[in-house]
Amino acid sequence: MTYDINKAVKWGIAPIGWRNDDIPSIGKDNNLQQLLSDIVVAGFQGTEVGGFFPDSDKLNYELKLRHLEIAGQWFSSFILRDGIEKASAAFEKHCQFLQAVHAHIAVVSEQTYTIQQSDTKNIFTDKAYMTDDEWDKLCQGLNHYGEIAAKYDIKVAYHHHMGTVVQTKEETDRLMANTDPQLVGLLYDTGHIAVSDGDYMSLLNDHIDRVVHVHFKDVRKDKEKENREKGLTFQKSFLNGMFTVPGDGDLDFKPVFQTLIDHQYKGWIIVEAEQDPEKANPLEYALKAKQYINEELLKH
Ligand SMILES: O=C1C[C@@H](O)[C@H](O)[C@@H](O)C1=O
Ligand SMILES: [Co+2]
Repeated sequence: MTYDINKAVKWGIAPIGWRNDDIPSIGKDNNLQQLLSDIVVAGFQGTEVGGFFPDSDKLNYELKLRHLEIAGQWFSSFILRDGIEKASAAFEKHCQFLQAVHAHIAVVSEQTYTIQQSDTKNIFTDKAYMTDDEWDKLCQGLNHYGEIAAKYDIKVAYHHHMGTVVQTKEETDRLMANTDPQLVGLLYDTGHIAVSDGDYMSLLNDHIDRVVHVHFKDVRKDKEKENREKGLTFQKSFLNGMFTVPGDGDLDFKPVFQTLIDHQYKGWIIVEAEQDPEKANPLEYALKAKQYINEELLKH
């Protein structure tokens, strides 16, 4: 069968430019209706679930009015802190909500030891590392998540993330090597791997067959450098403008997109650019992202 990009790839934008789950005070005046209508105006097909979203019935109602879909939702996993059984019970509830909103991707990030919400830790130097036993436990727990998710027609998309125990390419390689490809997929986030390792193509090239979900996050290199020199936290880094929408920063999305389509990627690509909505009008940036996608990625 020939690969039809317009059928294979769905484009979404995350609520994170409007409201940020890590800092609930910012953008608090942007409500669900406003967010979803902005997403339609900007020409996207869907979004991910934000922490301020309502129950599934209310959400489905608002989505249907606008012909929008939910791609998936972030899950803060605590396999190391809580053990596999307790963490899996919380994950199963998460899958039930995803099923109720017709979504097929669970974005999983192990949050035990994370410094991403810390007010003091330097995001560039202070992350934690796992012991060999913790690695085994995490991988075993993630495989179990994969079995649970499959019952709900959902895929586990593991999110490598700054400040967490799975941040670097080396750590993501180890996670991929020690989890079952049938049960655990990879969420490839351009911004997180670029800030972590600089090189953002190797992770994609090495694990393209595991990629089940994609976040397009651009990086302003001058801001990254400034934040690194100041030793800022994760939150201060993005409030200082480290991330932006694709096409507005310094990453080249053309080889990323080409690699995805060369491998016939099928699934969502979500624009995800946390910024301070007071400084970066969310609709303006959503429109900017879509224009870049249409003119620079889809036309070539
Ligand atoms: O996928 C993501 C979800 C957010 O909560 C997170 O902090 C952000 O950086 C991200 O990539
Ligand atoms: Co992301």
